Amino acid sequence: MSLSGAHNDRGEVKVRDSLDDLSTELADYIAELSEASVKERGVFAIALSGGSLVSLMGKLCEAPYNKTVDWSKWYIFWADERVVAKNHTDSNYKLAKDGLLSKVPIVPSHVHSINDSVSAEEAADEYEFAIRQLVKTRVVSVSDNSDCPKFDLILLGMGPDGHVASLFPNHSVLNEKDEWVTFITDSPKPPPERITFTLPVINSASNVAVVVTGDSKAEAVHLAIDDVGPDCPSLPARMVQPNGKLVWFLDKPAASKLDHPHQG
Ligand SMILES: O=C(O)[C@H](O)[C@@H](O)[C@H](O)[C@H](O)COP(=O)(O)O
Repeated sequence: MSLSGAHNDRGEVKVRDSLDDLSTELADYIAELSEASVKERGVFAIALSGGSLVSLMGKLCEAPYNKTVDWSKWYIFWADERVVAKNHTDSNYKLAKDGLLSKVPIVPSHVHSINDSVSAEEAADEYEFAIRQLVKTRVVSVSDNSDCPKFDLILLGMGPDGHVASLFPNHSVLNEKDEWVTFITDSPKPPPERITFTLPVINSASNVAVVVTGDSKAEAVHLAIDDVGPDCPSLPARMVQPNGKLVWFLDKPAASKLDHPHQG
């Protein structure tokens, strides 16, 4: 079921009763996008976030997905990453490696993580350079109406404050229009130093999925999705308005404050 907000289409909203059902729905969605992208351009360029997202992707490591997905065509990126050692418990790379990349036959050289031995600013610059190289080789497509990279899928979580990736409310990086990858050193969510995709990159994706669970996010989900009028706070999640398709994957608690009951 698609929901149209007053300002623009806020995407398709899928609500599932249990985390198990939500994980199955998410696995089906990702597997279908992977198949379509591999068929269309021979690769699937996917960007991950941190937090609970990877655990909610766990079904992909099980039958039938672990056998039906063409993992050799996957190229892995991060929509944001903490500037810590890759073996640190705070690392989104470690989270994905432990929860997904070590369980399915991803080609190691297709995994593009940050350089964890430099400053946040250098890590952001190097990451952007690496993505620029992969746009040249068409591993990552280019946007139809800018030189921005067009990822096949960007998977986002969302915080209770409406942040996505490492784009936090009222932070100056929300205004970054030229860089593809930027950095922060004052994250309100620890650890403080992170790199992050900027909004132009997120919004040039072919597909964006925001995966949100728990009643602590219900107010932010309402403010991000519903038509809350002109005084709506500028939530980063509401600034996710991709040229491609936007889908919200919610459990019942996270959807509990939405204006419209959803079973789509
Ligand atoms: O590196 C990060 O911290 C994440 O990318 C961040 O954007 C996360 O997705 C949200 O904070 C939601 O996290 P939870 O799903 O764990 O609440």
